[in-house]
Amino acid sequence: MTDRGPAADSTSTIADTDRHEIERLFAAQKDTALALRQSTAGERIDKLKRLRALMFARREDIMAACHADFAKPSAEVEVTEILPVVEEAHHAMRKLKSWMKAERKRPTLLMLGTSAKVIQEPRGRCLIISPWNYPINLSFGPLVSAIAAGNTVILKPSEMTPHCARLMSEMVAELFDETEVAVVQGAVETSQSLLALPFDHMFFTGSPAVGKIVMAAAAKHLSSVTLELGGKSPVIVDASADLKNAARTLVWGKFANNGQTCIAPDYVYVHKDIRQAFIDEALKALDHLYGTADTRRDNDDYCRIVNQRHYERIRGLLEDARERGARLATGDVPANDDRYVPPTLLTDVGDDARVMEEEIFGPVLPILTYDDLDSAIARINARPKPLALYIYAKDKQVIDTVVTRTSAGGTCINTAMLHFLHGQLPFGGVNNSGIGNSHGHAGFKAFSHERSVLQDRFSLAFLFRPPYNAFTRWFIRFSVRWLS
Ligand SMILES: NC(=O)c1ccc[n+]([C@@H]2O[C@H](COP(=O)([O-])OP(=O)(O)OC[C@H]3O[C@@H](n4cnc5c(N)ncnc54)[C@H](O)[C@@H]3O)[C@@H](O)[C@H]2O)c1
Repeated sequence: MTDRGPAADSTSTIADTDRHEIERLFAAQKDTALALRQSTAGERIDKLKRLRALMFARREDIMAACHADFAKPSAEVEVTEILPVVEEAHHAMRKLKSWMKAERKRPTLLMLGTSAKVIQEPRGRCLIISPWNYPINLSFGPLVSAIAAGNTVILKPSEMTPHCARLMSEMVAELFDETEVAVVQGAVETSQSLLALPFDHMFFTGSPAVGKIVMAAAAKHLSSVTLELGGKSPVIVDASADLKNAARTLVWGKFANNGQTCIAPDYVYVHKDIRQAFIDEALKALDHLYGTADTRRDNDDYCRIVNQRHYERIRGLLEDARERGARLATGDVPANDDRYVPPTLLTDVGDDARVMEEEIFGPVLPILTYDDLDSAIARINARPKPLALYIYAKDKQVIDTVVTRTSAGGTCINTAMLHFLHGQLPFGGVNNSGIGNSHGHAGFKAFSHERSVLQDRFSLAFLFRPPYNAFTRWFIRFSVRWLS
């Protein structure tokens, strides 16, 4: 596809859905949510099968929509939008029977004579609000988990990727009755109308700022929440690291999707002794992945910034950094033609630059240096807990030190971003970068309520109830002493 110039700005108007229509849909899902409590694994697997098949059947449409929204390269669409969703569905289909099984619990001493189990109950009516940066993946991925867990869903995709939002609306309508799964299109107003309703669960992916709005809205009805948020994900490149591997995987992690990835390496702390060698390797990795600097603009494998507002924001960050003494190791950023920002390595960045304050979410990689590991760890710990933290080192002690002395949603060692694709790993943030997890079993659990069920058979619980006579008093005191 050589036709550059995503159309997002010219067609990005999605009308907000009327509040009454939203309330009607929400009410219409009530009976289905109750009926789905009794749905079998086979029935749920069948729905996942149909969703997976439709992803494959509509893959050309998915590529076209992503290209129209932000010139996303077709190979990147297959790797980061289609593959993770079909893999999520495939994994859930294989594991669902065991995930749904009641878990028997042996009695503790006081509960001898009872039988107990934990059952996975569907949460009920669920809301999924998704961001624009992986519009299909981050909408249909959670949808797979919600269906696997037996829920109804209202899905609100981002208004900033309107072609993808419309396509998902069509695809969902092809598979589901609106009383089970419905897509509601719109922007902030629509989102707020949805958030006002007493959903059983709200699953939100987006910025920490909006995450706080979602949590406050959920608190009004005590809806449970999963918040998949963002932040600044740091990288430590130790002197013992394999620099070629570090450069190649970081350059891919940073510049895929034009840096508009929640777990993109946000900034790098490289040991001062290997700073120049790392920069040289990173420049080589850029040539390898995206061609030489003069040809990158026309490289079909390189995506664009989603809209003019974000383009101006990134340029603003670069100008501010430059004014404070930073250098662009990759050369100048050309004037705006189609919201192209080349892959940019920034050096000599001060901690006071704005690029070090906010999540960059664009193709700009600040490279900072450290002398001793303690100082790098202290600088990372001075910021809110990140969604991801990456470590490049051969020295095991360095790896262990960084892992145990920092906190992050997830961590990769000697690679970047792959933990997102591992279906057996819970994916999520911590505090400012998120609450709760998604993917695989963790995604199923996010959309399920763990319900304890206890049956009394011949327990001694009656001895704990009044009237308290001499014998029951003795028994209670004996129990306390025995367990103390
Ligand atoms: N943890 C993850 O899995 C993950 C994945 C992708 C993106 N993110 C994060 O998402 C952010 C980028 O995505 P974005 O710009 O679409 O995020 P965003 O928070 O601006 O928007 C996300 C969704 O919230 C809605 N929204 C926006 N403002 C709202 C408001 N005031 N009230 C109610 N709803 C509102 C939007 O319509 C959209 O559907 C980054 O911070 C990134 O790190 C996190």
